[in-house]
Amino acid sequence: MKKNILVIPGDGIGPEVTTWGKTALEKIAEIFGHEFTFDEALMGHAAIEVTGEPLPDETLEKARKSDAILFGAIGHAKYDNDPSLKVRPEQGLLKIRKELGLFANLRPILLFDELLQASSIKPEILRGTDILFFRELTGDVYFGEKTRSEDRNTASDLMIYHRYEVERIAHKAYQAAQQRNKRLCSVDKANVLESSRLWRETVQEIAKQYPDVETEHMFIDNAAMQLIKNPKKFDVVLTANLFGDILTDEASQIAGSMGMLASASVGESTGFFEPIHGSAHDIAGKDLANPLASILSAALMLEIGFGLKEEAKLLVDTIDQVLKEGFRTHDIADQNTNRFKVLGTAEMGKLVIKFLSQKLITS
Ligand SMILES: NC(=O)c1ccc[n+]([C@@H]2O[C@H](COP(=O)([O-])OP(=O)(O)OC[C@H]3O[C@@H](n4cnc5c(N)ncnc54)[C@H](O)[C@@H]3O)[C@@H](O)[C@H]2O)c1
Ligand SMILES: CC(C)[C@H](C(=O)O)[C@@H](O)C(=O)O
Ligand SMILES: [Mg+2]
Repeated sequence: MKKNILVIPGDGIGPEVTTWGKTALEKIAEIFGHEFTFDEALMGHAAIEVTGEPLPDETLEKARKSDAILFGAIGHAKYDNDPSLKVRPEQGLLKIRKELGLFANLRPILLFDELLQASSIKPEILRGTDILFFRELTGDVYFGEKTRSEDRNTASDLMIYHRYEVERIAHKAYQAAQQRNKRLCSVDKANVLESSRLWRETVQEIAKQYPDVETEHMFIDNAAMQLIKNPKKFDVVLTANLFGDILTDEASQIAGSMGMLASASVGESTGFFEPIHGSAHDIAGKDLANPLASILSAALMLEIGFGLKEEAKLLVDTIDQVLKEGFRTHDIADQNTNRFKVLGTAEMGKLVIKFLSQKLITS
């Protein structure tokens, strides 16, 4: 299979981890005889420094022409510490999602048995958890009108949804639920918010077209609690942009770390694959970042973007093997024991590639 992949490393730990997602794709191409070609582009702070824009036109053009995008992360402490700055790295990410029509962000909570101990939640609560989040990605308070009064003392962000935006992601989530355990939990705040009442009313309508799927509606505050109390109760979770952003960072603790969760953003055109984590200023440049979320993002690209299930499974199985053999990055190692071989970002990346190469020899 021939594919043209755009790599956008971004800022902070973005480049450190994305290099391993890309190398994993190169190795998969070698093993299975695919022809993947790569191009690279700037976004976020890295792009602002060079062009003054968080999403240069050239990046958007390259993105539109590619078959898939592997993204790292954007963000820089400079902007986080100065809210008055008008041009911000995050604007690049939001714009590319909107421009490419990436309205559905799939965030699987993939729980490796080996990492049951890495979570702060008890293993018996976690074991068997398998959740797929559908986070709406191009609407909500993220894209509604923003205002600031002249005296700067009042600000607002409009939380807005149109019925069609809820319908299209609801269909995707129901179709996924039909292929899984046939349970869908829609999370909103319909007891307070009008946009959530539209959300719930629309999901109730769509649910009638999927009678084989059991639907539950839950308020966001309760969902945040249930996710920790009994994560196994969830199968597909369908939710709005802001709620999905927050719930999935919370859910990363089910999988053991932010460094373990990948995502696929899909919709109208080219798929966009990225870890759920950010540029992590606290560990950037220290060889401490976990590259597995980027490699798992590459696996999602293979599976969801290109329909290459066997190739995706090989990546996931290889990560499983690495973990079974006791290798860990700092974020998933239990610091109180010496049971694990703790590796830096590059060592972990190289090890996954080495294990993949051994598959090449034995295949
Ligand atoms: N998709 C994105 O590009 C994205 C997502 C979230 C945050 N951000 C941006 O990133 C910057 C930092 O934000 P934040 O600190 O709130 O969130 P973050 O996700 O960058 O980091 C949160 C915590 O998780 C840890 N962590 C994250 N990824 C890790 C990895 N791969 N391995 C090990 N530990 C990891 C970090 O060290 C930190 O303690 C901000 O500028 C923010 O806007 C970008
Ligand atoms: C950086 C930010 C704009 C982004 C979001 O809120 O969507 C991030 O937190 C994410 O989860 O991808
Ligand atoms: Mg987030």
